Amino acid sequence: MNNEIFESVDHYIGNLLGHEDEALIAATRSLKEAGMPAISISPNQGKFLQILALLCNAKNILELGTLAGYSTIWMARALPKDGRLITLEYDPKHAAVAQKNIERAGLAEQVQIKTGRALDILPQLHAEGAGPFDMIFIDADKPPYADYFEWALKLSRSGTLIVADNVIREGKVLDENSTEAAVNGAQRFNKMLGANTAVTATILQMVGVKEYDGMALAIVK
Ligand SMILES: C[S@@+](CC[C@H](N)C(=O)[O-])C[C@H]1O[C@@H](n2cnc3c(N)ncnc32)[C@H](O)[C@@H]1O
Ligand SMILES: [Mg+2]
Repeated sequence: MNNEIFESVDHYIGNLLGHEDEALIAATRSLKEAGMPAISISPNQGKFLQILALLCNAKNILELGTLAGYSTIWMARALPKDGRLITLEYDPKHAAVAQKNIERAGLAEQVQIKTGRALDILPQLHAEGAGPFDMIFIDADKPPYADYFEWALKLSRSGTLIVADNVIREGKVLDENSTEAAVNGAQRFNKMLGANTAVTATILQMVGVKEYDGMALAIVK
């Protein structure tokens, strides 16, 4: 097995089931145009998140890490008309690009981007009584993932689905001697998840057009 077959099969699945319309294609294009990193989720991962949002009848979604709004669009499309998605983004340039993409997708009414450090905004959301959210997607900077999860729990109810992206990092999480901050963040998160009695959780390994990685899924008890 090599990555070529995983990429080809990912395209095969995408052609059948992960169709991207003009708004999603434009969101990906906007990354290059604005000189932003190509680190969005893949189309099939977007469809996966959309299905998860539909499965939990999400009316209220929270996302950490907007980038250009690509994952935001996939998830917001699962919302009913009166549903809401709040997405947190540290970089004002990313937030501005995402705002345009969200408007182009016709989702400006449902999606609100909050600009700033997630660890500053999460306590504000909690103080405002913004939750509980039905689904929370964690995909911002990796070192504080375990702290993001603690805030996600505070903003949850029994049955909330918490998803965390990039927790396998090409298998580097196996390396106890790793000094990569993102790997260490994922290791700390995964260990915490394994010991967390407030949730029922697992991690799915993922292959495809992106580098080998994984998503953690946790349901709050
Ligand atoms: C992997 S990208 C998000 C990709 C997006 N979820 C998608 O799949 O389309 C991570 C984003 O988190 C943002 N970010 C980094 N540190 C952050 C922080 N402390 N608080 C909020 N956002 C942060 C980055 O600027 C970047 O836009
Ligand atoms: Mg990611």
